[in-house]
Amino acid sequence: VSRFEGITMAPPDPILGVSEAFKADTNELKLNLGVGAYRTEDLQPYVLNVVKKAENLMLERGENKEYLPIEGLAAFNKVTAELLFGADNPVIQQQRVATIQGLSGTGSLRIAAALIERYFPGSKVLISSPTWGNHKNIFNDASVPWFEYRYYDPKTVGLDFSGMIEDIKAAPEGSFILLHGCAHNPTGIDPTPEQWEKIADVIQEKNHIPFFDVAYQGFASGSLDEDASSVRLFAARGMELLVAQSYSKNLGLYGERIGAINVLCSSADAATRVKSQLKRLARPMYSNPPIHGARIVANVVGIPELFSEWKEEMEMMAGRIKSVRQKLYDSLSRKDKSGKDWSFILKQIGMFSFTGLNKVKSENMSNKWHVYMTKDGRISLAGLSAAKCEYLADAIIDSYY
Ligand SMILES: Cc1ncc(COP(=O)(O)O)c(CN[C@@](C)(CC(=O)O)C(=O)O)c1O
Repeated sequence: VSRFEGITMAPPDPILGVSEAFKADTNELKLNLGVGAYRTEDLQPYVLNVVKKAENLMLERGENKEYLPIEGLAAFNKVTAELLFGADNPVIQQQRVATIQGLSGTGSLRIAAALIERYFPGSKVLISSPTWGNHKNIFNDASVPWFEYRYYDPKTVGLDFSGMIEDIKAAPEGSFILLHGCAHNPTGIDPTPEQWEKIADVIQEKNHIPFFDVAYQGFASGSLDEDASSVRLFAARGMELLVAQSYSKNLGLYGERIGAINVLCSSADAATRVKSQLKRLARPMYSNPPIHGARIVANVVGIPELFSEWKEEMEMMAGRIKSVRQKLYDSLSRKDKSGKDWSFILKQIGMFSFTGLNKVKSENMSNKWHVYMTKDGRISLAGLSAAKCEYLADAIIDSYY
């Protein structure tokens, strides 16, 4: 008797499945605005110059490929925590951050979820509505209960701040609050600095635990420090918190699977003990993380001229996305005679724009216009060239009404 016969077909992933549909489309007008992966003006994937330089260095050194320790490359773990909090942050000097290298952002979120499941049984994680499609999968598979806090307000195409605060306030004491450090996915709507202060207030009042997902540091505004300001604000208040990091977007290391989980504790001793338990969770899951990309990060950050060139390249990538955002807005405003206000597109930050196109309309985008996007109405501006903005504006207007 066959044991696998009974296994049913899984549905395509809401985000990565869009790329599969895009690849299957033979129309040369096709545009992939699904997965959040940076493309150049020629719509080609981009390997940063500093990555190539670091790899040449590494090749010359002829390093071996021995296992990394469970916690990953020490030099990487050092620089990733310093990039996040700032090298001169007291939490770094006081050694209160437990950092281990994770399998990019996803794997780091998953390790954090496993820590929550093991040490905070019954605690819930609050996630924004909407949020990155894979968050629910990660917590479901880690058997961590979650529920949503209001975030996106379709009426204002902005942040439902009062709803967010109300829901965080109403959550059981000691809940984990998952927050996008910058460049909220999928909405592109971030709280203002004043709103971050209020979010920190309510989290402190309720003894909740902030849990940041930082997948776009430096890629959203172009500045590593600016994009980390929400995390640093909470750290400066003396709060314990978790932060998952990813180098997929800001260093273009998508397929190298490089990230980290950081747990800011109240003492160095606690951080040591937390790190030991993070290792115990990682060992049976994947044993130890990939070495190549970790060395790239350690070299890029550790070598001053590479680090400053990286910052220039991040500003270039963020700048290109800002300019196509502007061009798309200009095309839409000029072409749409209905008088609709499209300025929400300019107010959004990072890789994505939340267009307000629903599932049916997004299907019209792909079926009729060969523009591929996620069904929740998100488009990745990273996949858009200035030359294609007119075409995209036509597609959006045709699908919107
Ligand atoms: C908020 C957020 N967290 C974590 C990740 C995980 O990225 P990593 O595992 O590659 O480090 C992504 C990537 N989200 C992408 C860019 C790709 C994806 O869905 O995996 C997206 O299109 O939303 C993300 O947007």
